[in-house]
Amino acid sequence: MTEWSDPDAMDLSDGETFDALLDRADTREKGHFFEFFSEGDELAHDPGLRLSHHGSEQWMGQTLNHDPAYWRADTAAERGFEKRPVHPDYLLACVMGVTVEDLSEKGGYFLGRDDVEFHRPATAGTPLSVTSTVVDTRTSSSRPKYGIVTWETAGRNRETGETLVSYRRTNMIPRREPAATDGGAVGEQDEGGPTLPDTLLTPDGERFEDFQAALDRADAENAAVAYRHERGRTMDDQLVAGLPLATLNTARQHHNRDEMADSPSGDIVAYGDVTRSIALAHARSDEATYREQRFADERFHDFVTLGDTLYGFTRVLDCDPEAGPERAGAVTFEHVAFNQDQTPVYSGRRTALIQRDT
Ligand SMILES: CC(C)(COP(=O)(O)OP(=O)(O)OC[C@H]1O[C@@H](n2cnc3c(N)ncnc32)[C@H](O)[C@@H]1OP(=O)(O)O)[C@@H](O)C(=O)NCCC(=O)NCCSC(=O)C[C@](C)(O)C(=O)O
Repeated sequence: MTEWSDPDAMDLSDGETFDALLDRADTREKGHFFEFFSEGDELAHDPGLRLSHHGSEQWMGQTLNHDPAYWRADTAAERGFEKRPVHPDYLLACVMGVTVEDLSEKGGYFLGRDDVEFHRPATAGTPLSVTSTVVDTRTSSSRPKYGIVTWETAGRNRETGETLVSYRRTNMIPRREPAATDGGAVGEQDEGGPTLPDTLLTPDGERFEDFQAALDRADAENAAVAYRHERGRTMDDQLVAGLPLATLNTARQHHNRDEMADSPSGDIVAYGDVTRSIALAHARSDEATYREQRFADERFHDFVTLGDTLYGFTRVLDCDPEAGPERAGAVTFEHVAFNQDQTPVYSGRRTALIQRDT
């Protein structure tokens, strides 16, 4: 215990003296600025995260992911899992969470992710081993304080070396020295994709055949299969700060309001993986998911802050009856998360196996 009468103890009674002391002291930094990263660099991430049912259930409960295969051993067995797995959104968030200290702790925003592939189910008790390779670095032409870095990351079972999930992600990363540009392009919107036909159809049910029939109908009627999900989820402390911290995600964006007050978002923002998991949960609540397979073109369009409410919108892009086991077919969706003002905050393409009628 500190003995405050010790003559060597610091005098903290005078605020000005302490201010001056802090001004003189160097800060021992965490994380890396943009200039640290070079193409080809490989990084092994050290935090000792072990996947757990507790963590997975906390993640699923808070994000409304209620698929029983991840909660109950009997349903997991019926669905062909050898052992009850942890939820794939939790797995992905944990693998990315432990990379943050090395890759993005300095505070750059998560812009997007591609080529997300689930290689095998992951079970509770699995210790993670996570590595990343820098695949691209470039300066931002619109935001002189930031660069843009892309990494390829793989999360493995530390004991067996088996790859569980891999992906490629892109972040804005603060520069140590802001670039000399006028930043004139900030906020410019891209052109957006093709507009959808006027008629939007909703599948009659939640099975593979329902999605297939809706797509066939849409083809015949020059329509699209696209619909909203009713549930919404308001972002609270547990979602914005609690869940990322539980995956060892140390990004200040999610838990340091003081630092974030002077950032483009002006406040703490939700971890992108929490945002997407909520939108996906809304979508999954309207389908009979069999297995998650892959994600592509994931983009984070706008900030999600405390008090925002997240809703989901889904478009069905394709059905493949040949992919997957007898009991399921593959459906490719485009999912969008949007907030209470109907502003899109996330979009991504997802291919999942959906159970058949029989
Ligand atoms: C960041 C904001 C302000 C930029 O807003 P803006 O208007 O400046 O947007 P933009 O012009 O669309 O993009 C800026 C630059 O990024 C590039 N870009 C954009 N997307 C991509 C992409 N996918 N791949 C490659 N490059 C991309 C884009 O081409 C452009 O380049 P330029 O400056 O040279 O013109 C805006 O996009 C926004 O608000 N996005 C939401 C960010 C967010 O909330 N992310 C999730 C939370 S942060 C997080 O989870 C953290 C994590 C997981 O913990 C952790 O990484 O540590």
